[in-house]
Amino acid sequence: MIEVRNLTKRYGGTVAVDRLSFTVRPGQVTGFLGPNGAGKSTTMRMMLGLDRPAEGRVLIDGRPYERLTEPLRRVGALLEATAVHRGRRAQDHLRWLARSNRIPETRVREVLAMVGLEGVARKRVRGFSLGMSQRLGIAAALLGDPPILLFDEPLNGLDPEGIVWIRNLLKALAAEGRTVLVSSHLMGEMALTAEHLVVIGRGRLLADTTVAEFVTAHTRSFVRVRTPEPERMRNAIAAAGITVTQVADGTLEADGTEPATIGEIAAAKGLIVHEVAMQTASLEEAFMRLTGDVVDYRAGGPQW
Ligand SMILES: Nc1ncnc2c1ncn2[C@@H]1O[C@H](COP(=O)(O)OP(=O)(O)OP(=O)(O)O)[C@@H](O)[C@H]1O
Repeated sequence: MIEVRNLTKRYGGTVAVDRLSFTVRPGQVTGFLGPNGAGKSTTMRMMLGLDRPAEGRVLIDGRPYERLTEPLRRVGALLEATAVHRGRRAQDHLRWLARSNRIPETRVREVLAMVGLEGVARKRVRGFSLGMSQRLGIAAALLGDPPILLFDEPLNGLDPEGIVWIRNLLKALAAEGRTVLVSSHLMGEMALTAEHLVVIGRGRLLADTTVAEFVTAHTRSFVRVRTPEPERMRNAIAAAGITVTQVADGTLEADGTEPATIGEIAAAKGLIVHEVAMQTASLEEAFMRLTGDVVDYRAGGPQW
């Protein structure tokens, strides 16, 4: 478990993290979301004792990171995938990390195999692609078999196969009962991977909820009905006390109901239906709606 309590960090006049409090629980993947510059990386660095908070604190299973003995066995982290000595061989980098935390050397081979890098174990990191560096960073995070894992943008540079691999890996780690916190801007992936979300904007907490509740709370979902008899259908749905609007010729939108209810209303009135479908919004739409006011960096010029 990771407990963030009243965490604040300032860089000169910039408040990067602003009285932030939330708890990351084990057994599920928690997505850590926020627009560019929201304070995600800064928060993760403070979790790992790499940055000192101005106020507040982070507890890792009840203790500050600095007080953990053999911290790689408690928390594994992927922060900057490229933060590895470029001249080192992949396996030497991991051996060095393992030694510092009394992790047996056999584990190095294991984690290299887990991330698919066993074939390049003796290659120098300098020649690695971004995706390979990312995999090496993940191997380092897994080295101590830790119960808590932090991943900052782990999908950067990964090909589609790598993205699916990460998705399954994160879910598997959480299913084993680990605490998994992952930041990403790829909302489609987060929707598939995370169960819980912590969303921040300008350093402040905007949401701490399940993915499903987050999408429901910040978007509209409705039943779309296509029929050659829109007038009669609309009257029938409205008569059942359901709010319904006609959006185009033959297309209606009914709020706060389900396709089965609409189907039953249509059948009772003998109305023809061409389509009855639940329309739910995406995590991306919910995220954009919630964070629209706290985006610091937005492209100018024409809207693409
Ligand atoms: N070392 C630093 N010195 C000065 N300002 C910093 C430093 N690190 C971060 N900041 C500032 O703190 C704020 C939060 O940055 P941070 O990198 O934590 O955001 P983020 O949510 O991780 O962003 P992104 O999604 O773009 O990676 C930003 O305004 C950033 O400019």
